[in-house]
Amino acid sequence: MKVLKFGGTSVGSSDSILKVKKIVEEQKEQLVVVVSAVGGVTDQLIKAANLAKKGENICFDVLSEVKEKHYNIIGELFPLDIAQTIKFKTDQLFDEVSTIIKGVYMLKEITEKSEAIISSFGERVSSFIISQLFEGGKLFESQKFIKTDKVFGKDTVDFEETEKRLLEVKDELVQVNVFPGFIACNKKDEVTTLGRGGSDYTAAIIAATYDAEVLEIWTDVNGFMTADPRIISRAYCIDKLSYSEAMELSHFGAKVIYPPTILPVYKKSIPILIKNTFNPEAQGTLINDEKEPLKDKKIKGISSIKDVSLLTIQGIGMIGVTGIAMRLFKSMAQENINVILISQASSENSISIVIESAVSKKAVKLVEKEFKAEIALNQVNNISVETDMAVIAIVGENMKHTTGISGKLFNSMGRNGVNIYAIAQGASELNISFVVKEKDLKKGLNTVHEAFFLSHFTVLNLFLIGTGTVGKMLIEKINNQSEKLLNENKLRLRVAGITNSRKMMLNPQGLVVNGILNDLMAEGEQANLDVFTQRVKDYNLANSIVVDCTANQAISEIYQGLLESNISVVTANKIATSSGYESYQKLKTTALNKGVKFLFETNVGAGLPIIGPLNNLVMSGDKILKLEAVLSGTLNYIVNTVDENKPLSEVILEAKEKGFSEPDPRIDLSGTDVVRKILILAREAGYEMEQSDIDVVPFVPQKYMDCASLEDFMKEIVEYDGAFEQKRKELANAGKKLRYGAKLEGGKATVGFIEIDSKHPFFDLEGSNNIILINSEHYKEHPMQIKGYGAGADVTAAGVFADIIKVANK
Ligand SMILES: NC(=O)C1=CN([C@@H]2O[C@H](COP(=O)(O)OP(=O)(O)OC[C@H]3O[C@@H](n4cnc5c(N)ncnc54)[C@H](OP(=O)(O)O)[C@@H]3O)[C@@H](O)[C@H]2O)C=CC1
Ligand SMILES: N[C@@H](CC=O)C(=O)O
Repeated sequence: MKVLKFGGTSVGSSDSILKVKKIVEEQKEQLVVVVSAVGGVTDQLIKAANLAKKGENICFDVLSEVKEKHYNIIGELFPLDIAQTIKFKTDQLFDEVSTIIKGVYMLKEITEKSEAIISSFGERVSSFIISQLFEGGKLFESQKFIKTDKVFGKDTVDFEETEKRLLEVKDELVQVNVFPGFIACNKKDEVTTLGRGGSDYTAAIIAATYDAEVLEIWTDVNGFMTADPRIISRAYCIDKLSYSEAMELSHFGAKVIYPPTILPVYKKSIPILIKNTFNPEAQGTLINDEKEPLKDKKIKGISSIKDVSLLTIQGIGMIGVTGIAMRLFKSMAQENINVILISQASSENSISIVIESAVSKKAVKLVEKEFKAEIALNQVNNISVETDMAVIAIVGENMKHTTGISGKLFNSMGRNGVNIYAIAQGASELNISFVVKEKDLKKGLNTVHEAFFLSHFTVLNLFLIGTGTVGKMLIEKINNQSEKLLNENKLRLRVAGITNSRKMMLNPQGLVVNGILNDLMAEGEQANLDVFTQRVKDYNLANSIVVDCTANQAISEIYQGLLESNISVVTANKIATSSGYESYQKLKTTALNKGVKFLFETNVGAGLPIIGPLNNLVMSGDKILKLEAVLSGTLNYIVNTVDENKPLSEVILEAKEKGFSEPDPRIDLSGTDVVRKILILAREAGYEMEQSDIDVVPFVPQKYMDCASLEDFMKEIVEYDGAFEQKRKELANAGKKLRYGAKLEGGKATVGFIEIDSKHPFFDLEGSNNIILINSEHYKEHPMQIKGYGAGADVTAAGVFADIIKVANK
């Protein structure tokens, strides 16, 4: 035999009831079908009862709505003649409840008995209607079999009597036997109810009594999910759980079953199968007591509860005093306040409990009252309550005796800036629960889910600033590489925001990358850096990365706040790293302390790996003695391209068009770009330096730099074409070349021209290439040499892309 229970949504309309019919008719085994009331009906009945109690005659309208709802369902399910007969019988049931509601209305008073009759009425009607669907089906009135007794003022199932009565009719069972859920009767044969999760309970009691092979709970979800799918879009259905795991997950918010109701089947080891009425093909979740191999998933699911508060009682006078915890919990119990989580450090200096926020004020008053004497004596000095909190719990039997689970859990929280207020783990090691701010719940859940369920798959949430030469190429790379990254590196790049100086567009669910620039300009809102930054922070997404592909000062000023909010920064913009040493150092320290990344490899040499190898040398204990380099793609392109037919002014424009120069090429031609680069390298090599410490000879005379605009500059610089060509020719005649170099030696940096002959390692440096020679303690005689393309949209975007990927390497 199988017991199938269908919940309110499964019997919520004629369409869904037809699905139930199909599911039932497809079964070969003998069945007990337990049904809830039609979705929403129990609430309506309780509403009608409450209105009647207040003497409000709209209670009868509410009852009429309920009747109408059932009439519609009957009309849609059955042919006219049969429908008439069913309606007639249903009318009799409605007359019964209508009489009771009238009585309540007249007396403006409701008894426990009438309340039970009214609230369980929905199951009586739904079970009657559904029993008529099956040929030869039989309706059993649960109240005749499920017996309750008052235990401490609460209707509690009398298992002995219930079992006896159910077994008495076992031989009368047919193929399809319908029982209303939730409803029961006491010793005086007065109607009672089984409380929350009542229909599950009815089904579990019947399954246990008849030793059913399985209890199937048919609901509107595919089963237990790894996390709440409304919060974690990538949550998936768990195929197997142990009873304890299912109970833990349910306890912590997964509303698939109500834990106490499964006890009868748990005791008899009857498996429970959670199935979806609206997607019966889905495998569902099987709950039984089979142990899963230890190597299998340690964590089965993540649950969460929100709208809770953290109450903490603290005082030196609590240390070593017995009875403090007992008094705290007693004070909560007195007012039926449910304690969701308890945490106490071994110092005994404080105890924290989590309770529903709705009762937090009351709870504080109760604790203050209980510890009045201790407060007066300063033995208890603080009773605090943190509201807007949430509890996250990870659940899994195989966590037991497995090291590293909590390490991984809390490490992932820390890296994403999720502060943990309290932790609880029972000795059963089945559940680790911790308290976070409710605003961090989504991020926390995402982070845990990623860490334990999708560790083969990391999502990086990107916020792109700048859609110019480099930014545009980066978007192209993201678009082209995404699939490969997902398949080969298990990395998903999600662009959650994009802005340039004109428009911005954000969506925490991710934007469509293909055509994103057109969408930005067509549908984006007006750009506003403050709003953009605030939204990035407010979304609070795990693995958030802001990528700066601008040359803008204001953007560089948002990095500190972002890093402080646990958001990584990847930047091609050199302003932050080459501004004041203190702020540069602060950015790096903040990133380190917050466990996020601040990466700027493209600041020197574009796509060439220079900062990374330099860092590696320094970290390995090497000392950088000397750096000699050509660090400007633009200026190297100019010295390599200018000749008698191609004047300087023309080549400057060409370098800009080729994407080598800064947005304003004067930054290159003044030497500033190279100054910034050698400064960054000097700092990364361990020297505390400022831009003003660097001697610089500009690439073109200073007077041109003083032009009011770039346009003026381009006009004026033409007059310098001749002198520049003259110098180049003289050097060429002497077998020499001009390079614009940078040098760091003995803590002193210089930037300017160097004239070199063919023996010099920079002599053959072609096009826009860069070169750097690193002399260190380990590379003394033969310097480390890094050489290659030093500018250009493609290589720079590739460098930025590589930095983004590095963020995933934790
Ligand atoms: N080219 C290269 O070889 C290399 C470049 N870099 C660096 O890359 C950075 C970008 O260079 P490049 O792509 O050539 O520059 P572009 O001038 O082509 O693009 C700059 C982008 O920044 C946007 N922008 C400017 N101000 C703001 C603001 N306040 N808010 C939002 N967006 C803003 C611009 O918006 P809008 O489109 O509206 O104007 C534009 O999209 C520079 O810092 C450069 O030094 C680093 C290494 C090599
Ligand atoms: N303008 C720079 C680009 C990279 O930083 C250069 O020309 O090297």
